Amino acid sequence: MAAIETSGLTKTYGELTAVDGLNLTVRDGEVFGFLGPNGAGKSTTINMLLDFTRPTAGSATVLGYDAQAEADEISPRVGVLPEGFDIYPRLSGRRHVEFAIQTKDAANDPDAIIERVGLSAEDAARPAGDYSKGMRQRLATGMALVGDPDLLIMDEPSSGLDPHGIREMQDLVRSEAERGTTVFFSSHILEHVETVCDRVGVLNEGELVAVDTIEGLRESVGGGGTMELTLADGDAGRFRENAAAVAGITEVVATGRTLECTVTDSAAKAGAVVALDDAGATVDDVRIEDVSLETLFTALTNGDGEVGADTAGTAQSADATTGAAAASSEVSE
Ligand SMILES: Nc1ncnc2c1ncn2[C@@H]1O[C@H](COP(=O)(O)OP(=O)(O)OP(=O)(O)O)[C@@H](O)[C@H]1O
Repeated sequence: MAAIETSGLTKTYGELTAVDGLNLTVRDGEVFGFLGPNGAGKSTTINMLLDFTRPTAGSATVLGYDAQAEADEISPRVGVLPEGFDIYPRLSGRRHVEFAIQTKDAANDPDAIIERVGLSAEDAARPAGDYSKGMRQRLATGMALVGDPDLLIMDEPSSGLDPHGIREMQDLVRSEAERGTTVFFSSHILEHVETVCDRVGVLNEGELVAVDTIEGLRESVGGGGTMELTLADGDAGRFRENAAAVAGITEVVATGRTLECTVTDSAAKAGAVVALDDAGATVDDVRIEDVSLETLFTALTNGDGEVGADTAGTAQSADATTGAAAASSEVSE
């Protein structure tokens, strides 16, 4: 059974089609990133899954239940982190969690939930009105975890968090997935999605333009980027042909001790290191620049998204044997 399945799901507001014939399957147990620029229709989709908004056409099932006709079956099994979560300013964080436990008739220990989302006991005792945005987000996440949901739906969960908080959120999403929870989260920050998701769906102007792994998406827009190999030997030019002969490498430029390779298949990265080693070269360093997620996103959405101007990938030193490196990027608000 799929955790989420939509069929021709559509929502129009007057002339505007916010979600346009969405056919989406989120598998049981996966972490699925729902990506798209501002206004793409992510929240509208989530609202239809939760029966906060009625579709104009099409249908959806959540955990096998019809999202509209059987919404009462869905809500106890789903934890929701809504976009723009409202707090009760005078109530403590702990009271919020206790309230969620009572409302869901759940058996959770509030202190365990508070610890799981990285709030200290002292913070939990303070009025939530005094919380920073990041602390509110943690609290909202804790409330979503009450009742140990089978499906966690998170609308922009990293919103308001600092880099440390984002990493904690990613760890939390992963550990929830390891407990068997399906996680569906929306984001316009591609880097957050890459770290944590099994697959992503890219939404643009209400239409699903791609569903794949990030790696799969990269391949679909032309592969793996560039790789710079620094050799111990003085003249890299002697080994140019060895690198160029590797399948998946389309171009090699030799300058001094370095070979700069254009890579169209990520498997070629390790292949090049092996080929050079076989040819007697000593590879001192490997720097990989993946196709940036920003470039990827622009290619998929034909530049319609509000994508930042800097489309360069972030080069990182990588282990020569794994050849793995991640590009980092962010879609601007
Ligand atoms: N109640 C509404 N009435 C009219 N238009 C709406 C309503 N809700 C959403 N829209 C429009 O539908 C489109 C999709 O909005 P939605 O909030 O789903 O996008 P989103 O992808 O979640 O964006 P963001 O990343 O900014 O939250 C937007 O053009 C928005 O203005």
